[in-house]
Amino acid sequence: MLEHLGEAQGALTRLHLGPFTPFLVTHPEHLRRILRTNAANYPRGAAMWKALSRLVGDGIGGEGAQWHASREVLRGAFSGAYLAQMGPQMAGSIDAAVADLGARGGAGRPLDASVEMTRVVQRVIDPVFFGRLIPDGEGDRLGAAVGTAMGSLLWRMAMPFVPHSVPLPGDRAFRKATRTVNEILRPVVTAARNAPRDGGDVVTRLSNGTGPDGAPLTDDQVCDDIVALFVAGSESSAIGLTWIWVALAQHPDVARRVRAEVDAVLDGARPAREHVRRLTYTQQVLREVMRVYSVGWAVPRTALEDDVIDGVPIPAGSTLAISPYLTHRIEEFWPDPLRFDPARFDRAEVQSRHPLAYVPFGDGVHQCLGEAFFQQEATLVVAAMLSRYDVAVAGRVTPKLSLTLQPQEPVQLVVTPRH
Ligand code: HEM
Repeated sequence: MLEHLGEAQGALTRLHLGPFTPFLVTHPEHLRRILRTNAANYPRGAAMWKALSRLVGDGIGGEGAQWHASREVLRGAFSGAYLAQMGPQMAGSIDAAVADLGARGGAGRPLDASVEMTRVVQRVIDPVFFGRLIPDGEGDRLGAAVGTAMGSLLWRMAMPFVPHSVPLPGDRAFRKATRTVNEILRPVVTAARNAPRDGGDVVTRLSNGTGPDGAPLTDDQVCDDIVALFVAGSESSAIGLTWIWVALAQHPDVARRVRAEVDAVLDGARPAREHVRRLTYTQQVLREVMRVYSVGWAVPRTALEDDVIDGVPIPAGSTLAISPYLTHRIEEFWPDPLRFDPARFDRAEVQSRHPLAYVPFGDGVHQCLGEAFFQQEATLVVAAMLSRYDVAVAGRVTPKLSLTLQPQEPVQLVVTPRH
């Protein structure tokens, strides 16, 4: 369906999906109006966000004063300075997770890439989110419960007009999963509150943080924001990492060049943060992967008041679906858009391109907090994997649209130790 919609090549189009008639927005100049110059008129608020707020509250996953307060508190946890401070821990966790992955995939046994990449991501976020406050293994259990709760909201997202008094499939699973989430998170938040510390981790920052009225965030708000970060950061990263292996398998010449760069830069050492900056081609490849496989393929907004964009009237109350996936396929900005070409991210190319032609992490006030985090994490994962293994993908992989752009069938990774 998406490839078909791509024929619009940036034109603002109204979709007719039964009773649901959102505007599809892809042209960078239209994005500029919605995400930057008239952003106040286009808050979150569409059906997806409303359903999601049952899980993530109205902090960082929401809109308005509470969102703003949460964003201010969390900004530090994703700053360059904190990423640098966390660098050794992140690199160490990734390398250890990648070594374990190899042990499971010995003797050519295929591994499910998204399961493996989720394991890696979980190991990385545990210290960043929780410091040392969460018991071993509970981070995995929390991630699984949040995943289940998200999955069980799909019906509510698809049928936002059904009142909550009317049961829908998924409601029971949702309640059970959110009970588990609370069971795990409450003691962690209580522990952080009872023994205040200076840690830079997310739980400590939120527990010490204040809301729009200057009062400390409540336990509910702290828990909501942690869950929101799980939702925003963990599945998207794991899927993004999974697509990297698909792209490298489909482009062996690119894969060879990435591996040569990793070998030259690491020079026999284990991957560390100081290598990331020097892995320039690898980083270009990651950007191209995020262009072609835009995990957050659609980002909804709602118009508060009537507006006109490029001559098209947008009535108040309309839903607008921004689609980074389609923006990344507009010929005017991406010649031969289906060709996988990391050179699109050479410095000169980037500087001459429209600044909103590349938006895998959104733009404007809600721009992804975790973009630099992901770029660092993904570069280290690629370096750790390719320095240890020859990596192959068995079978063909096609994309499928869910809330995120996912592989239709499990991606089978085959890893063979190099030495
Ligand atoms: C492949 C990886 C990722 C992709 C494709 C991605 C994509 C996005 C996009 C498109 C948005 C904008 C949503 C909007 O405009 O409403 C967003 C927001 C956000 N992302 Fe990411 N993200 C990724 C990884 C992460 C990670 C690793 C974290 C944190 C651990 C994170 C945290 C967030 C947060 C907190 C927001 C909401 C920001 C706000 O509303 O102020 N993301 N992300």
